[in-house]
Amino acid sequence: MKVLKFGGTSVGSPESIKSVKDIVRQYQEGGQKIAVVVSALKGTTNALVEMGQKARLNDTTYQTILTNTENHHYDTIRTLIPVAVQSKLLSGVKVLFNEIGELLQGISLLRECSPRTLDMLLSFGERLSSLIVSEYLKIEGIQAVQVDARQLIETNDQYNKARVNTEATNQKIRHYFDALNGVAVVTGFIAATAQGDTTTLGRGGSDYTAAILGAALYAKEIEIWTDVDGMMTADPRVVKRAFSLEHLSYEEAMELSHFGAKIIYPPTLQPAISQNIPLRIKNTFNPDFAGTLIGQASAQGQFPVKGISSIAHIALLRVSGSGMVGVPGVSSRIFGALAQHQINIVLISQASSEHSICFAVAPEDAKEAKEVIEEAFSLEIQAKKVNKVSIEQDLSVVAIIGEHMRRMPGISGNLFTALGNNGINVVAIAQGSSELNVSTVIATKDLAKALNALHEAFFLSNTKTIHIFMLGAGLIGNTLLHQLHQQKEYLLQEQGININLVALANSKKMRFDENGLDISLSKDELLATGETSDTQAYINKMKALNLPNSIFVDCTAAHIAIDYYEDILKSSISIATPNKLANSADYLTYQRLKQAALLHGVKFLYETNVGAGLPVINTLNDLQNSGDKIHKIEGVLSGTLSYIFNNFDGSTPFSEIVKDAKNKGLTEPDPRDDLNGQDVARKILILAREVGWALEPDQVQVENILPQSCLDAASVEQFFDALEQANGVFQERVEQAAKEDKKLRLVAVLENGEAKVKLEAVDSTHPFYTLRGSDNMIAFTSQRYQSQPLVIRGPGAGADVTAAGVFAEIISVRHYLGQSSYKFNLSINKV
Ligand SMILES: NC(=O)C1=CN([C@@H]2O[C@H](COP(=O)(O)OP(=O)(O)OC[C@H]3O[C@@H](n4cnc5c(N)ncnc54)[C@H](O)[C@@H]3O)[C@@H](O)[C@H]2O)C=CC1
Ligand SMILES: N[C@@H](CC=O)C(=O)O
Ligand code: NA
Repeated sequence: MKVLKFGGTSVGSPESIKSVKDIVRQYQEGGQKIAVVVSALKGTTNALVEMGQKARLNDTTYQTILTNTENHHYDTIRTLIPVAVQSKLLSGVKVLFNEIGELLQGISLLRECSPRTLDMLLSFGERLSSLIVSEYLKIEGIQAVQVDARQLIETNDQYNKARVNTEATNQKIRHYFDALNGVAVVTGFIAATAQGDTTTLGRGGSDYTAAILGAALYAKEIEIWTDVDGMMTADPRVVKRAFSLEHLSYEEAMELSHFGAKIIYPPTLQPAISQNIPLRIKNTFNPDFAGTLIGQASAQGQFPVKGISSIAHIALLRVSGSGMVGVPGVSSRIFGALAQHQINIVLISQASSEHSICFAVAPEDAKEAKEVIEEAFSLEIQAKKVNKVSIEQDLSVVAIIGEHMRRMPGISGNLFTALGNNGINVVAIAQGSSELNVSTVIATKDLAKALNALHEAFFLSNTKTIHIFMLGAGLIGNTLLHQLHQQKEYLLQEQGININLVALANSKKMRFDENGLDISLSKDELLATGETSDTQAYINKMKALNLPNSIFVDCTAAHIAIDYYEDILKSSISIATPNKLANSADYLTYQRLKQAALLHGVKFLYETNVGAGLPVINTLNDLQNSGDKIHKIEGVLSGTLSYIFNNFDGSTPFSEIVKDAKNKGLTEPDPRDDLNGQDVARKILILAREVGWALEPDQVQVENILPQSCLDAASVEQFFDALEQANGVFQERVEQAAKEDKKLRLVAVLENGEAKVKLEAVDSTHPFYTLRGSDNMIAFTSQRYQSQPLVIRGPGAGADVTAAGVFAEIISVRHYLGQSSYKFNLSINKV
C-alpha cells in the first residue's frame, strides 16, 4: 500500500487533475494498492477563511468571493469532464455550495464565527475537491471512492488544531480499508470528534492525513505530490542553480522545512516517521522525475551540506548585563517569560562569557518580547545589572543543513569564507550541538547574495561564477568581450569558471541581465536594446543586484566612474581596470582605494595600468613582498612612442605614423596623452606609489614633445591637422639622433623618490636602443638585482594584450572565492 497526497497545486487546475488521474492509473495498472489524499482546490481554503471573516463582520462582499469560488469549481468540472456526464457532479457540487451559502448566512446573522464553525466552513474545501477528483476518476474508468475522513479520523474538540485519537482512528481506518475495493480519494485536513462534529488538523493538515493513513495501513511509502521536483538545495526562485536532492534523512528534511522549504510540514508527518515509513516528494507536473526520498538515513553522497535554507525576516533581541554572568537561571527566566506569552524563538546564541544572550523572533513579536523580558528583569534593570533589551530589525537567518557535516572540519570555515568574501557581515551565529545545522544571522539586504554565495561554495565548488559588470565598450572593452566569448566554454569545462557578463555600457547605452548577457552577440547587438547610459544609475543597479563574486571592469578612458570606485569596493565588488586615472589622481585617492579593497576583502586590480599586459606591477609587488628594496626603476613605458620612434625614419611623415599607431590601437583615445608624456607620467607615478613614494601628479617632471599648436587643437582631428604642420620639428629631432647613430626614446626614471619623463637619444650600447615595435622595457634595480637589473620587455600597448591582461585579472579573483576544503577531505577518505 502506498499513500499519495496531492496538495492544492496538484488539484489546482483541470490539467493538474488530469495528471493526478494519469498517476493514479499508472499505479493501478502496475497492480499497486493506493490511497489518495487530496487538499482543497488551490486558493479555496484561503477564500473560505476570508468569506468567514467577512460574513462575521456582516460584510456582504463575501458573496462575491463565494460566487467566484463556486464558478471556479464549475469551470474546473466543465473543462475536465464531457458535457454528457457533467450534470451529476455539477449538482453534487451545487448542493455543497448551497450549504456553504447557508452557513455563511448564519455566520453573518450571528456575527460570530467560532473555531467550531470555522472548521465546518473549511471542511467544504476538501469535501469538494475529493468529490470532483473521485467522480472524475470514475468517469475515466478508474474504480474510485470518495472518502470523507470524518468517518475515519477521530479527534478531540480542539477546533482548528484538533488532536487525533490514534487508537480509535487506526481501528476505523483499518476496518474501512479492509472492506474497500478501489481507490479511496480521501479528504485531507479534516476529521471529526467522537460525537461527529467536524474538526480540522491545523497547519499541514493534509500531510497529517496522509501520515495517519500511512501509519495505520503500514504503507510502504507516502508520496507527497506537489509542484516542484522535490526538496531543493536552495530556494530556486532566489538561487537559479539550485537542484533537487535525491535523498534526505527525516531530520534533514525537518530542518530544511523549518527554514523555508515549505514543501512538507514535518511535525504532521510524525506518525509515518515514527514507523520509519519513507516519504517521497514528487512533482505532479513532472511525474517521471524521481523526486526526493526522505528516510531514516542521510545519503552519504557528494555533498555533506544538503541544503541552504533561510528565514527572510527575523528580529534579533539582545539581553546583556554584568548581572547575568555566572548567575544560574537567567536563560530559563528569559525563555520562560517568552514561552508564557507564546513567543516562538527561532534561534539562540550565547557567548561563553555569559555577558549576553541574543535570540531571534518573528519581527512582529519583537516588541512584545522586549516588554516581557524587561518586565521579568525589572529589578535587575533598575539596579543596572541588566541592560534594556535591544532589538535589531531587518535581519534574516541563513542556515546550512546536513547530517554529514557532523565531525567534518572545514564546513564552517567554508561558510564564513563565502560570506566574508562577499562582504556579508555575520551578526550572530548558532550551531546545534547535533552539527546538523549551522545558522547565521545577516542583514536582509544580503540574503539573496548569501544564499547564492553559499550555494556556490557548497554545491558548485567545481564551478565558480564570476559576475562581470563592464563599463566601456570601446577598443579595449570590445576586445575583452571577444576574448570572454572565445574562452567562455574552455573556462567552464577546464577551469570550472562560469563567466557571467551581467552589465555592459558605453557612453550611449547600458544593458543589464542578471542571468548573463549573450556574449556571442556583438557589443552593438547587445546594446541595441539597452537603456540610456547613466553612470550613477549603472552603479546603483550593480549594487542593488548585490550578486556574489562580482567584479566591475572599467574599460573607459574617462573619469566618469573613478569617484565611485571606493563605494564599489566597499560594496564588496572587486575592480579590474586598464584605466589609469584613478591610480594617477591625487595620492589620497590611490591610498583610499587600496585601503577600501583591503578592508572589504575584495580586489582592486590594475596591472594593465603599466606596460599593458606585461607583468610589471605584479613583479614589482612580488619583489617587494619578498623583501627586496627597489633602488631605481627605468623604463620605456609608452607603446605608442616606441612604435613611433621605431618606425619613423623620415620616409613617412611623422603625423602619418602617429595615425598608424592610433589605428593599431596603441595610443590613448586622444594620442596627445601619449605624445605630451602624460600617459608615461601617470605610469611612472603609479610605479612610484607602488614602491611607497607618496608622489602627487605635479611632482613628476615631464618633457612634452608636442608644439603648443597641437596641444591647443580642439579635437583629435584638428590635432592631426596641427601635427601635420609640425612634422618638420620631429623630422629634425630624429635626423639629429640618427646622425649620432642614436635612437629617440621617451624614458621614465624613478630614483630616490624623484620621477622624471624625458625624451632621450640613446646609443647602441643602451638596452633601450634595441626595442622594436611597440615594445616597453622596464628595468628594476634593487638590492637583489644590483649589478644587473631585472628587465621586463615586450609589447606594452595594443588591444589584444591589454584586454588579455584585464581578462587575467578577472579570472584571478576566483582564487579568493573560497575553495572547498571538504572536497579535499573526501578525496583523502577515498585514498
Ligand atoms: N590601448 C592600449 O594599449 C591600452 C589602453 N589602456 C586604457 O584602456 C582604457 C580604454 O581605452 P580604449 O578602449 O582605447 O578607449 P575607447 O575610447 O575606445 O573606449 C572607451 C569606452 O568607454 C565608453 N564610455 C565613455 N564614457 C562613458 C560613460 N559615461 N558611460 C559608459 N561608457 C562610457 C565609451 O563609449 C567607449 O565605449 C583607457 O583608460 C586606456 O588608457 C590601458 C593600457 C593599454
Ligand atoms: N597608450 C598607451 C597604452 C598603454 O597604456 C601606450 O601607448 O603605452
Ligand atoms: Na602590466
